[in-house]
Amino acid sequence: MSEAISPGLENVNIKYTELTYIDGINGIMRYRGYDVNELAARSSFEEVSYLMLFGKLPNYDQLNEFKNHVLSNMVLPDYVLSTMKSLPKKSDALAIMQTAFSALSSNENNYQWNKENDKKTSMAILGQALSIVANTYRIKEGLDTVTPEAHGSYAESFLNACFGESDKEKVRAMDAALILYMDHEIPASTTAALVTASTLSDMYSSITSAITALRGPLHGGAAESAFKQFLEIKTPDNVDSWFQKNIIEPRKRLVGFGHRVYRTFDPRLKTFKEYARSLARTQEQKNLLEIATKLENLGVKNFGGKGIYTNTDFYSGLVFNELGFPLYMFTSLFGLSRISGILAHIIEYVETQERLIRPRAIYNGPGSMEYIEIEKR
Ligand SMILES: CC(=O)SCCNC(=O)CCNC(=O)[C@H](O)C(C)(C)COP(=O)(O)OP(=O)(O)OC[C@H]1O[C@@H](n2cnc3c(N)ncnc32)[C@H](O)[C@@H]1OP(=O)(O)O
Ligand SMILES: O=C([O-])CC(=O)C(=O)O
Repeated sequence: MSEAISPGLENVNIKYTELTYIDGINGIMRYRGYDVNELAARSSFEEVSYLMLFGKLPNYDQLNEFKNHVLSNMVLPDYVLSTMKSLPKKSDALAIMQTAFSALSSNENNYQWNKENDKKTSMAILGQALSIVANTYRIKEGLDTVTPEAHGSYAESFLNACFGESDKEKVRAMDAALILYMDHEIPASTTAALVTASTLSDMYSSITSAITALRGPLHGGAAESAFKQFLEIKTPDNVDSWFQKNIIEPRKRLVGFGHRVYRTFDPRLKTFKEYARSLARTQEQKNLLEIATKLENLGVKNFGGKGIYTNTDFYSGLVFNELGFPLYMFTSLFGLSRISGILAHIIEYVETQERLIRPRAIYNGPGSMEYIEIEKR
């Protein structure tokens, strides 16, 4: 009898965590005990990042000190900006982000993991990430690169660095999106970072690993693919026929549906849906929202019985679009949000239970083979 493997590492636990709790049956998700939608409604990205990195919500002094440190780190070295700019204009936005982090890792020789260094480096990475993602947008749009200025909040500084301005409701929505996507226990991207950190490599390399894994359409790239479905459908009247022809008949997957952990609606949807509705200002945005709502109902009707429900990426793209971002930026926005969570996980892992992550594979190839010289093959 063959030994058991766990394809996709399903149900394999590789760490303890005090960070994110997910109840996939009842659709509950909390950061250090706080409901994620309540945090998205009442808190800010910097407060929740502090919570994840340092264990509790900050008071005013702690928050201001943290925010000042983070936002004072938005200056990117010239070689990073010029590396980003040197990539072909049509480069994938996430590839630009991963290249920028990889370039920053060139400064890290023999990184020493300890509380002091980890704290300092995390705050630097959060500031640099803002600048990297904002400048990715600017480079792709053919705009000059900038050193972002510190405005009221992380979200506001980011939107201003991209667009030169922002309104209050959009800042609030950006903040909520950054919080909702901040962490999700250990999905593929965070696991990739953990594997790298478990070798005691540096934080920048760990973040680079995570970003490369985030890119795929089964994970972070799904918001973009979900939105493309809405664009392809064009009008709400086409939803039924599109669904039949593109999903049911070819037995294809509906993007923005299904999840490794949830067997019900992804709890983060609640806030994303609210913003998708309140920010839909143009006819085009309202049309896309109507398409999404109709498609979601069909998806639930057809797949809900199998425990396949809407995931957060189904609606987040609508919000990103309403904030003014082009499709190609969606995965990078997810990546920007996720940095704090990844940092918190790798620090938690290295500080509390460091062990090299090295699973096994069960060999099922041929037995001992006799070598054949090339002329005789
Ligand atoms: C933020 C995020 O990363 S959320 C995830 C975003 N990704 C997507 O939306 C892409 C579409 N979804 C999927 O491909 C999957 O649901 C994943 C990759 C997210 C999770 O996949 P897994 O846990 O590995 O589930 P798996 O691939 O084994 O599928 C189990 C069953 O559900 C079906 N299924 C899973 N997702 C979908 C879907 N979106 N549409 C239709 N059927 C689906 C599979 O066909 C399979 O059916 P079967 O048992 O009859 O063969
Ligand atoms: O948990 C997962 O596998 C994917 C996900 O929803 C996330 O990373 O936010």
